[in-house]
Amino acid sequence: MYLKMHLLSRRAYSGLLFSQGSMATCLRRGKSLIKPRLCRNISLSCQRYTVMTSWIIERYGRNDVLRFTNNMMFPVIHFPNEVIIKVHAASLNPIDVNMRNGYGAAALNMKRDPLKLKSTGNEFPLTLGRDVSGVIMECGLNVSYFKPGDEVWAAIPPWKQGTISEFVVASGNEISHKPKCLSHMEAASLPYVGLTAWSAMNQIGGLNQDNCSGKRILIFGASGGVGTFAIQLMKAWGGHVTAVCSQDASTLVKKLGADDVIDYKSGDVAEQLKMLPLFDFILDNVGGPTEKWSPDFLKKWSGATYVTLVTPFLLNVDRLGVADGMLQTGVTIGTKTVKHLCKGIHYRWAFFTPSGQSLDEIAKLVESGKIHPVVEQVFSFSEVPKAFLKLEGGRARGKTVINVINKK
Ligand SMILES: NC(=O)C1=CN([C@@H]2O[C@H](COP(=O)(O)OP(=O)(O)OC[C@H]3O[C@@H](n4cnc5c(N)ncnc54)[C@H](OP(=O)(O)O)[C@@H]3O)[C@@H](O)[C@H]2O)C=CC1
Repeated sequence: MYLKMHLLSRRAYSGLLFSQGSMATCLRRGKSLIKPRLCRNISLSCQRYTVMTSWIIERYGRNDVLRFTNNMMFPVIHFPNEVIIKVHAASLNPIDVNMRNGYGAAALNMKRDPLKLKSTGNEFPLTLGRDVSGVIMECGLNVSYFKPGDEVWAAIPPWKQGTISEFVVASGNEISHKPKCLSHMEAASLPYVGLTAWSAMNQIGGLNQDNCSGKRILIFGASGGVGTFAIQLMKAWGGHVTAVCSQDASTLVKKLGADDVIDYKSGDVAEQLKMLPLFDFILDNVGGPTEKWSPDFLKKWSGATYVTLVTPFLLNVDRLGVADGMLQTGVTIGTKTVKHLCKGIHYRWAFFTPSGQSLDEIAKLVESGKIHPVVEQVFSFSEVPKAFLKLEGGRARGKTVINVINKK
């Protein structure tokens, strides 16, 4: 009813015929037809806060750079399409460990607030953590699709302040209503890996629920955060999934729906794959040597696609600077694409893409029981450094979650 009223009033205002979906998108993105005001008063719910608790870094390095503070500045809504979320749970991804080490700093600084960078001379203090499940405290003036008190989930892009914090700011187009069937701890395990798999398989790979039935999908790194989500997504869309993982993860990936499992530690994976028919799609969450030989297991000249998540883009910019790094990246992707095209297959890179709309689609799959969260371990807020160490140790079996609401 709430949404419908808004839709009707906005429709009448614009005089244009929008579909419900596109209108909802429009509202999400803050493309309001009503003249936007750029700032708003903070409501009573947020008024009592000036500082908050957070885990921050003030320099890059190993785990001892992580610092707990009670004095992090309370976040402010800068744009009318933003919301402030009270974080109940966050989760960690390999990018958090990498960012702690300084990975991607040059490229990410290009996207960070130039005024803040200028005033402090650097990007610190930085809060890590990309996933959030929590409750909206405050909405910018152009946010009509959400209201204070809504339970939402999101993955915040890495150039913004992260979620291992009491509160976080997100754009309206980055958030989505949390599936009611999930607790905050469960919900926080899905957005970043879900949106990454969605970007790789749907937006880049072109797979969807209408064309996936019977397609043969090969997933490397199937036991990790992205892999456990990707298996379930492909099964939900009717694909046939071959999962490559360690032997001890075999039960987990089978339970998630994998049809065939290949243990990469017990012998040559290529030899094992030769026993199986060729594939229509490969999702490579491992990279390195796998990229060299695995595309040979795709069907030729049939639109089959290899998509990797392990790309040198941010490293190139860190190493070579913005201009040369981007040039080098362009040359690399161009050369590889052409080389593979000559062999009759598509070669692509994929990146995490923040999107509330895609999260809405993922929420539907969760609500219908087709996708389940895979939470390996939950750490309390005081145990954040331990959680980072766990992630650094590798061997993920799903996701590492931080209980932010319980400050013990
Ligand atoms: N481009 C982008 O925007 C994004 C890139 N990524 C990248 O994608 C990769 C996967 O991310 P994520 O799933 O979150 O990472 P995780 O750490 O959650 O999972 C990685 C998994 O791969 C397994 N693994 C390691 N080596 C191999 C191998 N040779 N063959 C098969 N499985 C292997 C690990 O288990 P075990 O070692 O026990 O086998 C682990 O389960 C990471 O490199 C990450 O940086 C992720 C998100 C976004």
